[in-house]
Amino acid sequence: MSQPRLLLNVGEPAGIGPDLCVALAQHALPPLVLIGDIDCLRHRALQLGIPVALEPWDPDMPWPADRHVLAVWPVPLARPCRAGQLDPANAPAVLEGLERAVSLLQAGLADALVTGPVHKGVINDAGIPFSGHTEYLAARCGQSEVLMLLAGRGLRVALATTHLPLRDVAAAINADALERSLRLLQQGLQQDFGLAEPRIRVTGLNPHAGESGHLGREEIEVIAPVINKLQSEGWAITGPWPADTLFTPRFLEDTDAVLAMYHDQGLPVLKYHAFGEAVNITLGLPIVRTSVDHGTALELAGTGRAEIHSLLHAIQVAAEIVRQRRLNRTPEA
Ligand SMILES: NC(=O)C1=CN([C@@H]2O[C@H](COP(=O)(O)OP(=O)(O)OC[C@H]3O[C@@H](n4cnc5c(N)ncnc54)[C@H](O)[C@@H]3O)[C@@H](O)[C@H]2O)C=CC1
Ligand SMILES: NCC(=O)COP(=O)(O)O
Repeated sequence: MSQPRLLLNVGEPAGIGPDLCVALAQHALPPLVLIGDIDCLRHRALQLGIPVALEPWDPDMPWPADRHVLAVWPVPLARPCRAGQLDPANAPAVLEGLERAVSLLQAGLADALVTGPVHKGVINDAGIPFSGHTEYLAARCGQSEVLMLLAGRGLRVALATTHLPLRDVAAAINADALERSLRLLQQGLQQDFGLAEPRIRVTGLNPHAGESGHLGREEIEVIAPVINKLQSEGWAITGPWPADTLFTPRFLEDTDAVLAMYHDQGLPVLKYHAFGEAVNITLGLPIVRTSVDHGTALELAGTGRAEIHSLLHAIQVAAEIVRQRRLNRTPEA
């Protein structure tokens, strides 16, 4: 089976994305293609004292084969980048990198996209509405529903809602959306992680999962009926559990994935458990996309103190998912 062809969008140029990308040269990885500004990458490598050969690549060339050279599909920045200093003028280039990656994946000329961190605020400051890769890629791929899943050190946490102000979360939790999220989770765990009958636990929305309706009724009116329906289809799914109970070792030891209701219900636990080693995976896209578990860490850019493990895992998981999907497609003998 041929090596998965991976694209890596460098992300926000003022952040640690370029630092981590040039540091990849020091790791034994299958050849991949970086998408970003080649001068920015060269400058950051010099700043960090990392000896790396960076060579321009474009889709008319053969897939790179030399793991000692980093191939870069150049997307020039509008203005020279300085580590740690955001510049809205450079935001369009970050999205241009994503755009090119998706086009190449859709044309079947690459197998997976790994994304470096972007700075959501500076993209918005540039006048471009953007709440996250997850929503951007869903829209770009014409998917109305996708699911954010973060996985690290044996814990997998998916989110029923993603980048939403807290005041809007309760209204966004409805039975149809929840059922679709759970079906994406089940399908992703089966197809991409090879778990035939994944054991899923679902959190409640309110403290103590609503305390029998005294602290909110979403559990009774929305979440439990969806879980009951899926149980009746034979799923290994339980809930709604109080989130502070569910995220304890005894409950997690027989759980393959948790569906949390919102970003800061699920991700602080995941990050406390595995920050720096976890991977963000978008389920429900027609393309494979993984990402780091961290943001742009502007204060670390150009210092040499950015940890690379999450990016290495994101690359590894992307390659594993590509292989798993190829196996799924292989007809049985
Ligand atoms: N996948 C993505 O594109 C993501 C982007 N972001 C964006 O990043 C920006 C900054 O977000 P923050 O909340 O400050 O989170 P952050 O992850 O950038 O930083 C949080 C803390 O972790 C440290 N840190 C982060 N990555 C590290 C690494 N690789 N090695 C060592 N230390 C590291 C930082 O120095 C900081 O102390 C925001 O605009 C946010 O939207 C945040 C998460 C994911
Ligand atoms: N906290 C994770 C996160 O916000 C990542 O978002 P996305 O850019 O992958 O959609």
